[in-house]
Amino acid sequence: MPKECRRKSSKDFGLSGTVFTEGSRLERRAAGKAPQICDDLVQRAAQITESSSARAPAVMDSPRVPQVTITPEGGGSSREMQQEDWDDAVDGTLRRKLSNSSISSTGSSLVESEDDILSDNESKSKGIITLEHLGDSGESKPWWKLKTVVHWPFSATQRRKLNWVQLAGHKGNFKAADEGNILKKFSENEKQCFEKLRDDVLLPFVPSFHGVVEKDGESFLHMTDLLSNFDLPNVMDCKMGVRTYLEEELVRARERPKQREDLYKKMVEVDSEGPTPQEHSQRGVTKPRYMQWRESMSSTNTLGFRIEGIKKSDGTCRTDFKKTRSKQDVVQEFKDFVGGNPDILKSYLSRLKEIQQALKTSEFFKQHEVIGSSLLFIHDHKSNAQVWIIDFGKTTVLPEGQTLNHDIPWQEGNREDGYLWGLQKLLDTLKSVSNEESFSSVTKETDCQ
Ligand SMILES: Nc1ncnc2c1ncn2[C@@H]1O[C@H](COP(=O)(O)OP(=O)(O)OP(=O)(O)O)[C@@H](O)[C@H]1O
Ligand SMILES: O=P(O)(O)O[C@@H]1[C@H](O)[C@H](O)[C@@H](OP(=O)(O)O)[C@H](OP(=O)(O)O)[C@H]1O
Repeated sequence: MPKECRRKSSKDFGLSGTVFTEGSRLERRAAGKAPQICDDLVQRAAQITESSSARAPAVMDSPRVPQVTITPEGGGSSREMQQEDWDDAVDGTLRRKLSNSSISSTGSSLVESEDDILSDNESKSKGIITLEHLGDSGESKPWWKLKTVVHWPFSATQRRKLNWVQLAGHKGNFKAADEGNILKKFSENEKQCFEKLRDDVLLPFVPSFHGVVEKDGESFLHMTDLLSNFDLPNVMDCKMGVRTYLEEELVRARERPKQREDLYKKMVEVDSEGPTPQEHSQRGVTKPRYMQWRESMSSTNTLGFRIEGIKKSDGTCRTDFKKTRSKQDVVQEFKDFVGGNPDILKSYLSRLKEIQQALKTSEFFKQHEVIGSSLLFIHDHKSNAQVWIIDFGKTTVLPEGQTLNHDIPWQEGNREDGYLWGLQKLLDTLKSVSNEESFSSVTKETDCQ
């Protein structure tokens, strides 16, 4: 989600943190975007580093996800997810462990968020929606302009109301555009990503970007509607990575802790025992605390991706995957999604392998922390099947010269996102679906419409 749309700016906040395990990270961050708090960080980091045992570079096969304690005083400590937690995560007791652990989250955004005053239902848009055009006045004169090309003569006959599927993200973020395209609320960050992707090997896997358009002072990213060539598409959104929030969000939470009632309510809705007693009494949780809880409840921490939503060709739409965590459950959802069609599964597998290959050679990918990005799976009854990389609202460039592996554990400060690790798990999941004996005997999917 482009924060710039909803918040004043997330770019105004520098990367910082309290947990450092290597001097080089510390230097890098000290030289980074938040010089005003560097001295403090250096001191705190030194204390923490002294007291913590050295952490050897690890591979993602023994997953360790640091769980970060945020206190109103601005102090912080981290607790890494251990093998026993990992096992627990799989058998379902991680939530209890986390609740009992030192995680107390008490901080969030520095600035007031528009969403803070909206209920979940008001702020989220998940499912089948009708996309409206901007300022659809019926006049034939141009109603928007491309910043670079000046005027776009978008005639009334080209305007259409679009029945569309938005499986994640915030309400009102998308508008209908000309045939085959959509508009997404402007994010400087996402725009820059799209521009850089023009010269990258990932280009064939992201929606085509046609520039920025403006209307009444509001800007939008004009891009290809990935659903437009499909007939009654089945769509699945999988959010990638082992972490779904930016390191800077942790920093914000420490600097100006903000208890959010909307997030508390969302947590209670899924699990009344989710919040700690303190969180219950204040009826609020911080954003990172909520995001970490979401990650641990779903398959984000354990598989490096999670299902956000599924819309099927029969018109049904589900976004109730907050507790879909085990590989078995995820396999079942995929199995149901592809409807027993081996051709679709094969196409998905081959496209995912292409994406994996491209990611491994992509300069863009090396140089960016990819947070909150999704893979969008789309297929229809004609066995057309595609996978696309979407949502670069929280994909942030690293300092010059720094690169990421994307498949080693995250420790605060290293900015690793676990994207490639998750992608491998996603591939394994799909392979499991195709290997299941029952699957091969299922006949081709028949859509319900
Ligand atoms: N180019 C596209 N073509 C078709 N559908 C799209 C496209 N981009 C996004 N969507 C749909 O909109 C949903 C939300 O997209 P996206 O993740 O980009 O929005 P967001 O508001 O940034 O989300 P979040 O707040 O979760 O980061 C996706 O799940 C998908 O259903
Ligand atoms: O999926 P849920 O449970 O509804 O939770 C939301 C989801 O994690 C979004 O990714 C996040 O937006 P960002 O990715 O843009 O941070 C949003 O934060 P927000 O409420 O601050 O917008 C969360 O509320």
